Amino acid sequence: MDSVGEQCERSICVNNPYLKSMKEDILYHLNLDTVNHDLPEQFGDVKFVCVGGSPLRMKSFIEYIAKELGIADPKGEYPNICEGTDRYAMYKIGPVLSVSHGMGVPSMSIMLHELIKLLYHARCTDVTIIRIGTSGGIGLQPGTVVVTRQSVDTRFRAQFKQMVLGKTVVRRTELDVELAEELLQCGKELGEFKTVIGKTMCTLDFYEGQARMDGAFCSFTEEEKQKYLSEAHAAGVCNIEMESSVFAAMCKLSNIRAAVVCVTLLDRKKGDQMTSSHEVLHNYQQRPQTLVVHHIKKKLNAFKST
Ligand SMILES: O=P(O)(O)O[C@@H]1C[C@H](O)[C@@H](CO)O1
Ligand SMILES: O=c1cc[nH]c(=O)[nH]1
Repeated sequence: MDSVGEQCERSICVNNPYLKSMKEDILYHLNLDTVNHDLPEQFGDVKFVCVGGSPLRMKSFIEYIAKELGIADPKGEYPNICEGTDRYAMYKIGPVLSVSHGMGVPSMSIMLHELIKLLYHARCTDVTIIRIGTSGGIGLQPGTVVVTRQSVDTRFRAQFKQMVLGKTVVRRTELDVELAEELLQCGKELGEFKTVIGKTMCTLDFYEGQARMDGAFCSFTEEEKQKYLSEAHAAGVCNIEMESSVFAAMCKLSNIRAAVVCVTLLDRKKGDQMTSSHEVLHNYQQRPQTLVVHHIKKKLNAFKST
């Protein structure tokens, strides 16, 4: 399953010389550690990690994929592995792990530090991580699924800026091209909804940061908003969300194949508020899950037949 070397396994890279000398590693926000948990035993078989903002979405995702893979728990029980903390929720079935990350870059970043260390301690190899989320589209029919080629900042640059010791460290935010194309192909095969590939803009805020005029504050005009969204569109931005940049940067640093698949809940050129019904929004939210489950099934079947 390695896209680089033919037979060689792709392992998780942590670039921290201090980790090896730690007697115990406490993954505080996941309520897991290396002394009281046998991480290789519990997680060593993980090949796919799906992440999304909401704990409920990630629970229903594990129920859905368990059913689709034919390995559903007869009692329908999927315990939250991170029980004991309400920061994140985590579920596992076979080779699939489902983890919530909350909203925004800091929340995603904390979860990813601990998840990457978890996969490293568990000695996982050939892992694929996919974010299944929601977003605002630009010039797309609501309900369109966007597979991200590149996450860009609010000035449309493929970079993520991390402050370290008060200095800015710039990290790249391209995603795995091959995986993105495979996911696009899955969308075509399903033929249930429109799937496109493009750039995703990652912001630090849902309101003014995404050129919304319906927050508690608004410091620009409708004309300025439309001009900015048109510039984003012209730069190849298909959708806007709040986690893809740090997700892309951290997965790249740890050598993990990664993708971002987000449905658009509305066309931001046409409005700011979520006016669709709960049923419609729920249906839209299901689409990245449908796409990703199709992909995982294909990969696991290909695996079996080799
Ligand atoms: O994964 P989700 O649907 O939470 O992602 C987007 C970006 C923000 O976290 C949130 C804003 O509504 O939705
Ligand atoms: O407009 C939207 C919708 C979902 N998530 C976002 O970040 N923005």
